[in-house]
Amino acid sequence: MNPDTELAPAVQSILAAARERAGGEGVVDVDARSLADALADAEADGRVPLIAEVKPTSPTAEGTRDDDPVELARAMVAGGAAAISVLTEPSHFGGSPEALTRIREAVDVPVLRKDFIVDESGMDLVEADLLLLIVRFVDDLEALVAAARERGFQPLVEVHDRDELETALEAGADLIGVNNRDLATLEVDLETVESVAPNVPEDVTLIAESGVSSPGDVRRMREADADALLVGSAIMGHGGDSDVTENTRRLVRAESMDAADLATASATTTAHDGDSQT
Ligand SMILES: O=P(O)(O)OC[C@@H](O)[C@@H](O)c1c[nH]c2ccccc12
Repeated sequence: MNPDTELAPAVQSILAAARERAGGEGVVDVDARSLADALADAEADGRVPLIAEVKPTSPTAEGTRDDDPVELARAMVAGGAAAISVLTEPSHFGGSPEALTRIREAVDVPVLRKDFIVDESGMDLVEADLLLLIVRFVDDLEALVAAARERGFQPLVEVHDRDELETALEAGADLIGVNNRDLATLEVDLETVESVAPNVPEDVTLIAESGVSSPGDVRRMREADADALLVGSAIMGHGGDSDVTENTRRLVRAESMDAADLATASATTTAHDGDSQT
């Protein structure tokens, strides 16, 4: 792993907290819902394959959304989300493993556990269909990918540049998330996906993560060859009470819109920016 000194202070604090947290007791055995099937169903249905994220807050959010996580997840599925991502990190994102369990019981789409897993025992805290592993934060990625699969999880391996992509591919990842947010600076740049995507092999599922806020951004990521998108803030609308179903639908329909719809949706996005954030 790269040294912590290169990371934004908020990220260092998140990692320190992750290393302190207790893992699970025993080893989980998950009967996972297939992400590949869920993405294919969305495509067949004319929806942009979108993983919508229940993220009550974040170090870069301007507020907290403290609605019931189950209601938020249901609203996202009603808006056409192919899968749900749930932050389980408690001290910086307002998440909890219990919220994930409740959500997974309430919806029938695959559920991704979003957390900062640093060792095997961290995986055993709660069952989920997918588990995030961040290349930058783990020492032995190959061992963690194998450990995740042994438990039945579909590991989603997060990278930010071509070197990390190489590491992920060497570790056998077949589900790769390219994070547009740089964890060293917390800055978002959609060019990240555009520059890494050409090196992702065809048989690997590529997920564009972070910073997608408008139907135009969705199209841009799809044009860069993203198989699916992971969107949190633009759907959650932190600090406000915008309609999560509508926020989801607007992005899921980005490829079926005509020019007039697109102009209206972009205007809505702009109006939105006042009380939301990225
Ligand atoms: O809220 P955004 O910009 O739509 O981003 C969602 C997701 O990509 C982001 O929450 C994320 C990507 N990788 C992470 C790792 C840990 C915590 C959070 C994340």
